[in-house]
Amino acid sequence: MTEYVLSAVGVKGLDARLEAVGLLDPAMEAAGRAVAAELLRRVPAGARPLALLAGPGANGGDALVAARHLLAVGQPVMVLAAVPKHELAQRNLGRLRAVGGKVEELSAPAVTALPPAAAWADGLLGTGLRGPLRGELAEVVEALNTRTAQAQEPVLAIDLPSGLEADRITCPALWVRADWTLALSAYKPVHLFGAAAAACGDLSLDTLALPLAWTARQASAVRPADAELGRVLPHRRADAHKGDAGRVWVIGGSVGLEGAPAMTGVGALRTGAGLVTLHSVAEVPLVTPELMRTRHDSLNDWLAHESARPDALALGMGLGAQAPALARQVLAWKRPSVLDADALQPELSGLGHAGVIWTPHPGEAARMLEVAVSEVTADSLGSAAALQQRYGGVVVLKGGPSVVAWAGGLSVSRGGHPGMASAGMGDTLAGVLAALLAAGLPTEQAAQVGVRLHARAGERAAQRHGYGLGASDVAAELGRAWADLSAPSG
Ligand SMILES: NC(=O)C1=CN([C@@H]2O[C@H](COP(=O)(O)OP(=O)(O)OC[C@H]3O[C@@H](n4cnc5c(N)ncnc54)[C@H](OP(=O)(O)O)[C@@H]3O)[C@@H](O)[C@H]2O)[C@@H](O)CC1
Ligand SMILES: Nc1ncnc2c1ncn2[C@@H]1O[C@H](COP(=O)(O)OP(=O)(O)O)[C@@H](O)[C@H]1O
Repeated sequence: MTEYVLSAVGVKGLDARLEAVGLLDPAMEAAGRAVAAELLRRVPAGARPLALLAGPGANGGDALVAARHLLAVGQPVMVLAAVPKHELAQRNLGRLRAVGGKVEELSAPAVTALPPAAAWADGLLGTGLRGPLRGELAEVVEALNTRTAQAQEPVLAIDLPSGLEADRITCPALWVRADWTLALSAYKPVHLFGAAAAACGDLSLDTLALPLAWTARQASAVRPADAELGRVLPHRRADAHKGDAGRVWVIGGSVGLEGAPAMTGVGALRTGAGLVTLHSVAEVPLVTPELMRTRHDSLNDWLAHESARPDALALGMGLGAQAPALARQVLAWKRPSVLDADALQPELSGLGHAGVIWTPHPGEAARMLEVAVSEVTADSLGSAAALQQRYGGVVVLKGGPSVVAWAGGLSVSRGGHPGMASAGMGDTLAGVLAALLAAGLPTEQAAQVGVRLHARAGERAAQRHGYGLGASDVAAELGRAWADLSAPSG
């Protein structure tokens, strides 16, 4: 199923719509039930009670609903709650008391004094938090962190760890040290990017059975499922010949950077390209005999006089300073193209056409947008959208996770592995994307499925190589990754 990414504003919009039709109460009920189920799933049944903390807003309301559902199945609970400010939190405090739930006043000393707990649920603050934690809630969080660290009691964050902000990917001075997070209705940027994503611990999602179209309308990005992506992968007829399978040109390499285009070529071959030719001024190593290599004295002269055209090309990997001028020439061909590495330059702004995929990592994206790298990473979604608007075509802003931007929207990739942070990984991706373009996939589909294929191959290769993962190891897994997407297990 497609998952969505909501900003704090998107959550508010969704809440307003639910409230208008009387569905906010059922949504909170679904949230609390999901929290209870998550706790029961993660914590082995035992004699110790579960401790739940409820803040003043709807996040606290979720904790109060969860406590009621836990009591209903005979699980003992200890509940500390702030005075509710949200009407539904107030109502659910009443409902909890009505079924015999005991609730004590929330304070830092109360957190410290509570008897041993099997686990804690943090319902102090969710998407409504603004700025650093203040007042009594700051003291409560400090007491909780100290106690749970000392007693080794695990913590489940409801929606997001209190103290983190939904749209921010950095961690402030103080936040709840969560072991697990249950995201509600949709992911927020905090769950997916940067240090904040790591601070969420082991992440799961419950969509609260909300109308998917409503969530989609408020979403800033989609997170497609493997099954959806697998459906767009090209199928080859039984009588296909190599010309049908796509001719890819790889234009890159220079003295000292001869390996980059070779890795792109292997990426294209392993993604099914029928004929892959490497064009370079350098002596590109023959990493596999299936690759064809043509050495040129001047790529500029060659391109100026070349009348043949590939089905798709990838340009820029290890190419050096001449890359933007060469990119201008191939952009004028209006052929499906992947522009990577040295071709990712501000002077090409506005030149992208519908068949182009730009593939910057955050450093290259910063150069293209003429901002600091930290500005790019602070807002991957916004940066990818800005790049797309400025450069045209489709943008893959690479990272863990990567973001794909096209004229109509944004998509966040799943999976991958930190071992993929190694040289040559992006070169391989450029080849994957070029092969999918050469097979005739529409640009935005090629970008989304190609990024996921590469990430899936990385996951597989990491099982064997861990952090010692190399780009060639990933390329070797592309075939099995393709099979995984074509027949996903879940
Ligand atoms: N559609 C969905 O996804 C659904 C989401 N649901 C749930 O709703 C949650 C969002 O609830 P929410 O909007 O009531 O906000 P919430 O996080 O409880 O905080 C509000 C309180 O925080 C306070 N406060 C703010 N900043 C502070 C600070 N720095 N330091 C200290 N206090 C601070 C603020 O105080 P005030 O500024 O008003 O004085 C106010 O009292 C969401 O995360 C999910 O769990 C489900 O129930 C239903 C469907
Ligand atoms: N931590 C990570 N998790 C998942 N994927 C990652 C991670 N780090 C890097 N990658 C992926 O590896 C590739 C690295 O690309 P890039 O930085 O251009 O490498 P290079 O320039 O060395 O070829 C990208 O596709 C990126 O999405």
